[in-house]
Amino acid sequence: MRLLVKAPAKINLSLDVLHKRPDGYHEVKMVMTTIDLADRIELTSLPTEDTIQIISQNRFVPDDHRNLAYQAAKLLKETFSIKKGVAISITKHIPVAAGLAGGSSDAAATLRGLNKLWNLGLTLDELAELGAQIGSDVSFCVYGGTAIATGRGEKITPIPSPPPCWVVLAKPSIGVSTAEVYRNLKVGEVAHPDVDAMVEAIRCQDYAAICKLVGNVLEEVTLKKYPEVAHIKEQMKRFGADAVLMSGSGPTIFGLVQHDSRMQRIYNGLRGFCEQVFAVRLLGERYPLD
Ligand SMILES: C[C@@](CO)(OP(=O)(O)O)[C@H](O)COP(=O)(O)OP(=O)(O)OC[C@H]1O[C@@H](n2ccc(N)nc2=O)[C@H](O)[C@@H]1O
Ligand SMILES: Nc1ncnc2c1ncn2[C@@H]1O[C@H](COP(=O)(O)OP(=O)(O)O)[C@@H](O)[C@H]1O
Repeated sequence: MRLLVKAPAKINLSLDVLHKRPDGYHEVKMVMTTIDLADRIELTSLPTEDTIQIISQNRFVPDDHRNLAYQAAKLLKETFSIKKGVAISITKHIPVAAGLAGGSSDAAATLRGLNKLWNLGLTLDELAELGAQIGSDVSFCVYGGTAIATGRGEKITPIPSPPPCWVVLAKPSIGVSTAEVYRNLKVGEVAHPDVDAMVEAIRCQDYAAICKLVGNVLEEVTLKKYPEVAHIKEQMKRFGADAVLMSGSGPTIFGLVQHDSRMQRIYNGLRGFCEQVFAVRLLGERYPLD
């Protein structure tokens, strides 16, 4: 049997870090939303019970136990004593190590897909709880849509989606380490975004307020280390985006814009000097169980 699952990227509209925890993680408060830029995951049942095979043409994607989709399959196999194997073919569209949760979304899509392929009958809440064992962003990716994420990112409260708009993304050709960005953050010395006000603006469908309130406490850390990221941010502003922010730990910069012609101008302008540029829509509500 074979199953196709979509694994969409996320952006952080607001990302605050409250403090460092005794377990080494940081307590966060974020607003995350999925966008229409997605990897495609194809799951094929294998008769050989101990095999988890990863297939990907992307040279940056590990094809062994380091792959988060592999870890998702292994977790389900071990937790539920599954005596079947699976081939996981990953067609990457989300740039790797970009702050867009590509690997986490592949893992979440694998959890959702294998739940169906192996008839496990798990709820999204149960899949999200399992996902948290793989990575902090996996729980959100299990649900998709728009949500407040707290704890180390794994506690998810759904909220309505923001009003429709374009999201233009530009990823400079560097990869950043999430762990290093968190390590270099000085929580007491940076400007903190107002996450509650962002949630309120989304509930009110107030696009202008959303644009004013975007903020990411990790941005300063990455921009300081990589001036090319700061340059892309400046250019995106100059080309006329309504709001411009770095996603997650970076280095991807996204711009929000409502008018088609302005989106096209920003996209064309950035393509002049940045290799990976995308213009996609915000996705709507959470998706149902695949
Ligand atoms: C920054 C964010 C924002 O959405 O996204 P990305 O930039 O990765 O997309 C996330 O917090 C990233 O989540 P994720 O990439 O799943 O992180 P994990 O694999 O759990 O952790 C990687 C490392 O980041 C640090 N980490 C992560 C989450 C957290 N709340 N505090 C931390 O200090 C830890 O050092 C950890 O070892
Ligand atoms: N399925 C996957 N797709 C992409 N990267 C993966 C995957 N599984 C593991 N990784 C590893 O995870 C790291 C972070 O990748 P990714 O999830 O794309 O970034 P981010 O956490 O910044 O959103 C990569 O350097 C890569 O080696």
